[in-house]
Amino acid sequence: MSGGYAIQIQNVEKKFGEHVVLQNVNLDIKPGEFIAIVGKSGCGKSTLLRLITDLEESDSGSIRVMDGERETKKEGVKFLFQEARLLPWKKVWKNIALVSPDQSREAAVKALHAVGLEDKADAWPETLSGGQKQRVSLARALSSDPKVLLLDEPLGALDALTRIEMQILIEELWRENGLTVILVTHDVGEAVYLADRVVLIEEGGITMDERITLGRPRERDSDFAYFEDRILNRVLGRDSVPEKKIEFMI
Ligand SMILES: Nc1ncnc2c1ncn2[C@@H]1O[C@H](COP(=O)(O)OP(=O)(O)OP(=O)(O)O)[C@@H](O)[C@H]1O
Repeated sequence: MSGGYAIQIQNVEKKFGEHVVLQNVNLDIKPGEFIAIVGKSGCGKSTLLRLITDLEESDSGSIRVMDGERETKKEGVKFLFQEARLLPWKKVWKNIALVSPDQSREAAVKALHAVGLEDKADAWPETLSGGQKQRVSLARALSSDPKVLLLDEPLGALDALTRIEMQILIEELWRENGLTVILVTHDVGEAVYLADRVVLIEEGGITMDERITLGRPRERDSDFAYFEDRILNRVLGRDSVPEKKIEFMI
């Protein structure tokens, strides 16, 4: 990557029929950034990710991925969905080999090792837990050495403890692989915990772009409650933080 930006979104508008979902969206994302997108249900978060990988086409504006170096936006960009989307008739390692340029078992097992599941290479997807399926899906995404990872609520269906484990794993993989990550989540706490930057979408546009700057880089402790409250106040339209936090998910 020649260093300018991983993704540059300029004046993007997207309509479904008469319904304007996104308008005048501008966003520059630098290589290696971990950015979270939050906003109420239906505000257009998934649509924005889909536009980035050409799963949808914008009505106007432009989106350039990795300085426009790649022939298609999909190249070098991998998408992780809320559900793991594994093929049930293929063993775990074959699910990974499907998308990997080097389709060997060895390469698949290496990818599984990175998510702590090398012992499941010969398992059938149906025998895995929800968290394990998402790990396989993460291994599959990473096996083709992407530069950009788009995460569309990938942890939304997991129980609380598995979710925390996955958050830690995603952060490790991001750090080790020098990825650019865009995470869509309903969970403002998760956004602040994981991301360097949190973007809020409201009524079709970006209304908040908050850098999470703490004294100690990437060490998240109670300090991040400040950022979480700032973002939640905006989302919920309240002036000050209530003494007892009553709402967490949006
Ligand atoms: N293919 C489509 N055809 C028509 N309308 C669509 C289509 N895809 C999305 N929409 C509409 O666009 C709006 C934004 O959808 P999108 O899935 O991007 O929202 P979201 O913020 O990701 O929501 P959620 O948090 O609930 O997943 C919604 O009103 C949705 O109904």
